Order: sequence, then C-alpha cells, then structure tokens
Amino acid sequence: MSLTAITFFERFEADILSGKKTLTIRDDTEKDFLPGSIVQVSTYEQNRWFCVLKIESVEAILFSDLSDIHAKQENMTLSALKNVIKEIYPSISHLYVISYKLIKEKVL
Ligand SMILES: CC(=O)Nc1ccn([C@H]2C[C@H](O)[C@@H](CO)O2)c(=O)n1
Repeated sequence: MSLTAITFFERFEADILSGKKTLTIRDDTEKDFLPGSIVQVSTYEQNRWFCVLKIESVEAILFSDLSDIHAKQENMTLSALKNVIKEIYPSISHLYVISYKLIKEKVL
C-alpha cells in the first residue's frame, strides 16, 4: 500500500515552499511512496497542512554514502544533514532518499 501523506518538522517548511529543499531522507517506515503519486504534506508538530508534493523517486541509500549532492538538495551542508539524520534516526544506516517536486503551495 503506497503512502499518501508525509510530515516535516516546521523548521523545514519555508525551504520546501521556496523550492530550496527537494528531497528528504527517511527510514524504512516511510519508504513506500510511489513515484508519480501525490502526497499531502503537514507539519510534524501541529499536523498543519502546508503543501502538496509529487514523488519523483525513492531510492535506498546507506548513511555512509550520503554526499554533497544530497545535502545541496536538502539546502544544507553535508555535515549538517548527517547531524540531522543522526538525531532523527540514531544508529540507522539503511535509509531512503525520497525526491519530490512542489506542485501546490499554501495560499495565504
Ligand atoms: C517524524 C519524522 O521523522 N519526521 C521527519 C524526518 C525527516 N525530516 C527531514 C529532516 C531532513 O531535512 C531530512 C532528512 O531526514 O528530512 C523531517 O522534516 N521530518
């Protein structure tokens, strides 16, 4: 069964809405997004909807293989990205790179 919703920490909302952040790296509980599918996006903290994304790809990756290319698409340095991932997923080495496209922004 493919997933149809995802949450992000509020602190990443602006980067997603501006198009600066075009991928996220998750553990295997969030690997089942279907490329081409439409996903509703809310904040983790308040479950507040803020946009719609189209999934482009889902690819397995080892933590040790994360590179500057992934960091750039997260709008972070590689060391900042690795620190964020270590905080969220301590001691998990098998991860998934989920690439997406912003298709609908929040209308104020
Ligand atoms: C519940 C949960 O895990 N939520 C997450 C997980 C990851 N992110 C962001 C943080 C980084 O930018 C990438 C790397 O995992 O994805 C998130 O916003 N919320």
